[in-house]
Amino acid sequence: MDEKFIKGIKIDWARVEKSNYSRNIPSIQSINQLYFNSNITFFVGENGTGKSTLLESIAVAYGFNPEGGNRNFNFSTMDTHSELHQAITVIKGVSRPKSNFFLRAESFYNVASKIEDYRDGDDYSAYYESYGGKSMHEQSHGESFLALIQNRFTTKGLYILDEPEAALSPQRQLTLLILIYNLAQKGTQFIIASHSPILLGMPGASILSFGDGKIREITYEETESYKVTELFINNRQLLLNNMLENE
Ligand SMILES: Nc1ncnc2c1ncn2[C@@H]1O[C@H](COP(=O)(O)OP(=O)(O)OP(=O)(O)O)[C@@H](O)[C@H]1O
Repeated sequence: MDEKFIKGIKIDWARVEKSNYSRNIPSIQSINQLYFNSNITFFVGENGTGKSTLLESIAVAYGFNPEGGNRNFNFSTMDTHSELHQAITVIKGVSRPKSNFFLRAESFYNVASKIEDYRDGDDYSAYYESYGGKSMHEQSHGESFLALIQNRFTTKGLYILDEPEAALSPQRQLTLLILIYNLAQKGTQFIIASHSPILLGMPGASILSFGDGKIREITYEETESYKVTELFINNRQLLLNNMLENE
């Protein structure tokens, strides 16, 4: 098994201010350390259970800009991130990733704008070639998101993704699943927060649940995303009758 670029993290809670909101998130509060055993790790759990907070803190502790981009991106349009990153030590593997990116669906527009700013004087068409042949802003949200991943993500890279499914159709989520799977087979590491019952079905991935006030490994079939989707598809009429009657 190949070594991970981020083998794990340690949190020194003494370095987190008493007033910081991350102290009120039970799942994150419950850990002092966390290890990544697979090339693909998913963070799953109900809304508000702390996935984005931990993901972003790991990304920032590693050196990424909190809004996303690669480690050279340095801009800010908002200041809502927690200070948890200051207390996180990233346990790095021996080798360094060939490329890296932190992608958040919610601030992708700003990252796309920065990609244009960082063109560095290259001819537009040559530059856009590596982002799918067009300006990110001239593609749909889903198209540009996928173009970035298809064109910039490499083998032996490190990618931290927050809800990458947000802009993608189920079909494109399958495309993304294949892309991620193939890159992971070639030594790329992914840490991904997701609710997608499609992406979470990734073979060989480790799934960390943030529910019940702790962080623990669960199977695909134990995820709420799988359970609720399966229940809904197989019992749609019955469920709808019950739910709508009780309104
Ligand atoms: N900037 C902030 N200031 C104060 N509290 C915050 C801030 N950002 C998030 N929180 C709170 O921290 C908790 C965890 O939020 P977080 O965004 O990490 O959840 P999540 O699991 O990623 O949710 P989702 O699935 O909806 O993306 C929530 O209760 C949220 O209200």
